[in-house]
Amino acid sequence: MQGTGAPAKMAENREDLTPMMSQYFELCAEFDESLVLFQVGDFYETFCEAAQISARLLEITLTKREDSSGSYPMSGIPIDNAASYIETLLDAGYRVAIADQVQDPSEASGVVDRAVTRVITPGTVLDEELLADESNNYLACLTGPTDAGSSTHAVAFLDLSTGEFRVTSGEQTTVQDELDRLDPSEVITGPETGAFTIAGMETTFRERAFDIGAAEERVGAYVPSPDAVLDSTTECRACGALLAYAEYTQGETTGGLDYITRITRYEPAASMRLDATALEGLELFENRDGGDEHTLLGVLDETACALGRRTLTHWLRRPLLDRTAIKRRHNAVEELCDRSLLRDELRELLYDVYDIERLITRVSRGRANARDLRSLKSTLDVVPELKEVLADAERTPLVERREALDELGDVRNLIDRAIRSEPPIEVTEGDVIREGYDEELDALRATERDGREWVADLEAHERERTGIDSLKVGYNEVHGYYIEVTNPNLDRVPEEYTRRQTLKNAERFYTPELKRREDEIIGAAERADELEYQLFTRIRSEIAEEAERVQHVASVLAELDVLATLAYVACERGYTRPTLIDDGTGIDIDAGRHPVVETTQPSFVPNDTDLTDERIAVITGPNMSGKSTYMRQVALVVVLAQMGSFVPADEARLPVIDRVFTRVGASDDIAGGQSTFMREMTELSDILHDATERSLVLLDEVGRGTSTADGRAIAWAVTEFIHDEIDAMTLFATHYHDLTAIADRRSDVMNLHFTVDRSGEEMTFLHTAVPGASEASYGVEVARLAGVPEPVIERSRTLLSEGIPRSQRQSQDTDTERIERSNGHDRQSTITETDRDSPVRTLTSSENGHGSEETLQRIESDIRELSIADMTPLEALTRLNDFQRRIDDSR
Ligand SMILES: Nc1ncnc2c1ncn2[C@@H]1O[C@H](COP(=O)(O)OP(=O)(O)OP(=O)(O)O)[C@@H](O)[C@H]1O
Repeated sequence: MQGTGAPAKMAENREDLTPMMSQYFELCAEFDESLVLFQVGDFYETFCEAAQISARLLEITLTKREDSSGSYPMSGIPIDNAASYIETLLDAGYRVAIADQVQDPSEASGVVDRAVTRVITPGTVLDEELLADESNNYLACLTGPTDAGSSTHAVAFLDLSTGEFRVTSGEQTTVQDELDRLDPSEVITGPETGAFTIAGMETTFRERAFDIGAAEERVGAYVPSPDAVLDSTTECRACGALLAYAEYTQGETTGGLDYITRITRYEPAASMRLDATALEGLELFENRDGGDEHTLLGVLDETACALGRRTLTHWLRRPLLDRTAIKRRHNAVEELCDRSLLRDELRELLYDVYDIERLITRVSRGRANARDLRSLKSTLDVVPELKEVLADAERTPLVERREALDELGDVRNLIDRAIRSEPPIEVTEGDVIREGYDEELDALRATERDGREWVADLEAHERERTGIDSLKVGYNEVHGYYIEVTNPNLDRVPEEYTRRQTLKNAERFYTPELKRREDEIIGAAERADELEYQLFTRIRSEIAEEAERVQHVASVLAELDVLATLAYVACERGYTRPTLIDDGTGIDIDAGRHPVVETTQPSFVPNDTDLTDERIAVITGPNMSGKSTYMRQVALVVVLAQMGSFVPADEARLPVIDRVFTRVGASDDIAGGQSTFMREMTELSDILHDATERSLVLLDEVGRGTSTADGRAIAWAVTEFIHDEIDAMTLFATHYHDLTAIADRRSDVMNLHFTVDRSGEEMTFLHTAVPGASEASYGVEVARLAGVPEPVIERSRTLLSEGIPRSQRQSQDTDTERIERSNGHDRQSTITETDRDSPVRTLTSSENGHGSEETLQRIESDIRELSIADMTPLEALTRLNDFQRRIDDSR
């Protein structure tokens, strides 16, 4: 995130700047991390570099401002539709400071006072137009250990639009997972947070914001006893720096964001761990193209209101580990599944619920208008109805939520008594406050009304008095009330008429009484508008005092929406209640389905999963046969069950899983500069270090990124290690068919394969998982289906049956080849040999004495200099080929 700083050109002319330019310069210098938008009347202006940047990015005209001190580039945007321009500046990586006029220009003696009222950044936007959608917009702040003895890191995060504020701490990897899970719009980092991976996130570096003393004071301004909530100084410092930044961007002082009413501390260990790779691999929130279609959230999101939508996301992000809590959610979903009338009534009412979390934030920030207050009222009206609908709910969670619902009768009555039912958007122009709410206002409005009635009667009265039938009484903005008499009748005009305006065919007059009435009407109307505004802001502040209660109602409504949604989805899609079984027992699913693929695949084939006896399944089958889908579906069933949902299966008996690991699909981490294989191995290493017997591990074609021999060796060793050392429930899809032999050697490993119907030339995928290993990989068949030319297919078939011709250069078997050609006999020992004998030695020894000694030495030294860890498999192969050629040439 960047700013433009104080304009250099103005710095040169500092002494000669006009007062307004001097003000601009000072604000730019003070908010040098931002691009300052400077209000001049109805426009936000920028000057010098900022003007050039704005003109280019926003495609607006670059003009210039000339005054006694010089000429400065200038560009401006209309305030009325500034939002889309600001969004473009944010997207381009600028932090935007809004310098508003904070004084009525008519009251200013010199230059109008201006102040930065807020700084807008991706993590701190509050404007409705700038918040991308209804989902949470998090600002996060990281801290690390400050003394050598500690390794505790913390992350605090805040959604400024709703006031949600949470904090947690732990080892760096745990905190990293939390950060990835949240996917914040902006992250505040500091000197101690270098270990985190924040590539791809908007960051704001703060050098000195992490002082513990300042943090304690600031956090204390929001929660009465921070020590009772927070676990460590590391957490407190994260919260303090986060609040400091939030206040800074909102133009507030310590404690000024009073709708932030609580900080929730949570233990990451209380929910299933899902790291960035798992979130990505399982496509919970984003599909592989980064879109939100065909994701688990997409399937589940049948919520009725924005409150529910955010909570659903939150639940999905954090599947629970606590059995009792999971069962409570299942109980509620079950009741709402069984009682469709109750569910439908509940959902119907929830459709009328506004986003009162964001609304109360606007109330608190003094940005809500009268319509917002009416929306709050109409949402609160739903509460008693909801309680009635839930009156005969039986299961604890629903009963508890019914009882937790505060009807907020006081707030509802206040709004109802005070605010008109259909108020205008503007709150300064009257028509906001109901009659009967305030005596003074009623008296003013009565005076105004009486005056207008008198004027309305005046026409008839004066016509009669003067006998001029065409006499008219009217009003215009410039001249006020008038009596209009056409030219032919002017001779009948009474004496006390005073001329006000001459038109072509008529004259306009006023009388002393009309003037008096006019002053009275206008005076009363102006005072009434002012008074209405005062009353409105007072009411708004009174409601702001109740922010915490409103937030509480919002959270209960949100949970009810999620529970009703989960029940609705369960009924619509035929999900069943999972049974939680003891830890240590394996996953057992009858006729499980992939919740997302089944919505796009009309004839989805359900499959069983039984990891109760054998906890590791090696899954083979042709490409496209359904291996990945099957593995993911098991993980998604587990995630759904632990978030409180029913699951897409005929029956599911599930232990509580502590973590789902995925190593699914080899995608190059180009941005991170890692080769596919390196990334694959890093992820694998995490799995092998961190998985427990309560984890579910999905491995999809591990080893694909390297040579076949290495890949097989790694796959075999990994399977053994998981079996012998970890005992995690594991699904391992592979194209290495000989891996299936491991089932003969390890009791807890079984084989599954996906079947294909091959009648004649046609190949049909049955998508059915059956016990045992598949016979062939059908890779050539899939190549044919994909349109690979027939000669290539034919040649492949021949090579498959006759074997690949061996290189004439290779006079003796290398260990590598032995593995590739061995048919599953004693693979383990062969692999161990490979590990011992380096190919370098094989090459040099086999050619010793034949080639030029000098060339071989050079080749050897070249090989030694290779940085293998930095090479892609393709580079390695190319280099190997090159070495072979050089050895050949040297003969
Ligand atoms: N159980 C199923 N019922 C119906 N269609 C399915 C089923 N499983 C998978 N499919 C369909 O088959 C396609 C391929 O599935 P998937 O990607 O799981 O195959 P795969 O065996 O993992 O392939 P590869 O080895 O090439 O990665 C999916 O996109 C889906 O449309």
